Amino acid sequence: MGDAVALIVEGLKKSYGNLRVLDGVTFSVEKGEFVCLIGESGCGKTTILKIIAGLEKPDGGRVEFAGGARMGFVFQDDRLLPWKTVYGNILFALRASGIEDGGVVREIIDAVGLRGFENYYPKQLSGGMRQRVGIARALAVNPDLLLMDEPFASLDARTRERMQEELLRIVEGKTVVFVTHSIDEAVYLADRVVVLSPRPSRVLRIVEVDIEKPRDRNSEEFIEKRKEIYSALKP
Ligand SMILES: Nc1ncnc2c1ncn2[C@@H]1O[C@H](COP(=O)(O)OP(=O)(O)OP(=O)(O)O)[C@@H](O)[C@H]1O
Repeated sequence: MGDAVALIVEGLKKSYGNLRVLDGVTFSVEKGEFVCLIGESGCGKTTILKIIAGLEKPDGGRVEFAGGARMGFVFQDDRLLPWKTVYGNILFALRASGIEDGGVVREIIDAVGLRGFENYYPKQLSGGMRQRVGIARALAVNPDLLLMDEPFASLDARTRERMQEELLRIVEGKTVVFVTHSIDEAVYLADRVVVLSPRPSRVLRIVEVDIEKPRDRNSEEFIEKRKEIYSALKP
């Protein structure tokens, strides 16, 4: 594995009973790279993330990490502890990795723009704010790899765009694998987009998004890239 490579996913196969989900999925991620996985609902995107995270075992293929393999996971639903405050939820995640430092919690709260909301409970927060806590919690372990499973799927369009902008700022320089079925979201966020076929899924194409960030969704190059991914999804 070269120095620049953070993660190799090779020939993943997975079935649930008779349902073939992954049919030899191969891609790699470089250190500091933001990679989006895109494919239609049910094609196995979450399954790929779970296998990378070690939460599921593949039937075939392998996953290899360079150096550290500390992972942060951000889920589609926020999965916060309802009886803990913003501060408490993040401290809880930190403790799980052996760190007990209120200063670190406050730094992370600042990074995700939640200063002033430390003592709020999840039910007192908007959907976007809850997802920020989810991101903060994942960052608390200082992950080498951040795995994100459609974290903004339930947000309204404008909040979603704002969270995408902020996410890029928050995770700058980190290695990220981000699952989405929004072409627009993938083109906005990704350095490279892994386009998956319908189930049983394999990689149809890997599209490089060589547009400088922050990106203008109305620019010609952005619209071109969207078309390219759209046609890759519908071969
Ligand atoms: N534990 C499980 N047992 C049985 N079937 C499962 C299990 N987990 C996932 N599946 C099936 O595997 C397929 C792929 O699921 P997965 O959640 O990975 O898809 P996805 O691409 O993430 O979908 P979506 O975009 O809708 O979230 C689906 O048909 C799902 O029903």
